[in-house]
Amino acid sequence: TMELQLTPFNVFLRTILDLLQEKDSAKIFNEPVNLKEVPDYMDFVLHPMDFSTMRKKIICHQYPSFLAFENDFNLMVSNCLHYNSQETVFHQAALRLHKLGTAILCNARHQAESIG
Ligand SMILES: CCOC(=O)c1ccc2c(c1)NC(=O)[C@@H](C)N2
Repeated sequence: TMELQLTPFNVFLRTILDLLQEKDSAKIFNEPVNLKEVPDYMDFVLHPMDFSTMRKKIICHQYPSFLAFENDFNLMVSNCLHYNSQETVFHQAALRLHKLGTAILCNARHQAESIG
C-alpha cells in the first residue's frame, strides 16, 4: 500500500479525531450522508462533511492548520443542525457532539500551540 507519511501533526490530528469520534456513540457522523437514502440532502447542505472524509483529509495533508481541522468538525455539526429539525434524534446528537467536542478541541488547541 502507498506508504502514509505520518508527520507528528498528522498523528496529532488523528488522535484528536479518534477522541471526537468516540463521542458519536450512534455513529451517525462516521460516513457521508447517503444521497440515495436522503435525496434532498444537497438542497439544504452545500458542503457535506463527516469523520471518514476528515480522516482522508488528514492522510492527504489537506489540513494546513489546527483551525482548518476544527472548521471541518464545526461544518459537520452545523450541517446536521441545519438539515435535521430540532426534535429529531440527529439534531439532538449534533448538539451533544458539539458540546463534548468543543471541550476536546479547546484542550487540543492549547496542546497544538505549545508544540508550536
Ligand atoms: C439509513 C438512512 O440513513 C439516514 O437517513 C442517515 C444516516 C446518517 C445521517 C443522516 C441520515 N443524517 C445526518 O444529518 C447525518 C448526521 N447522519
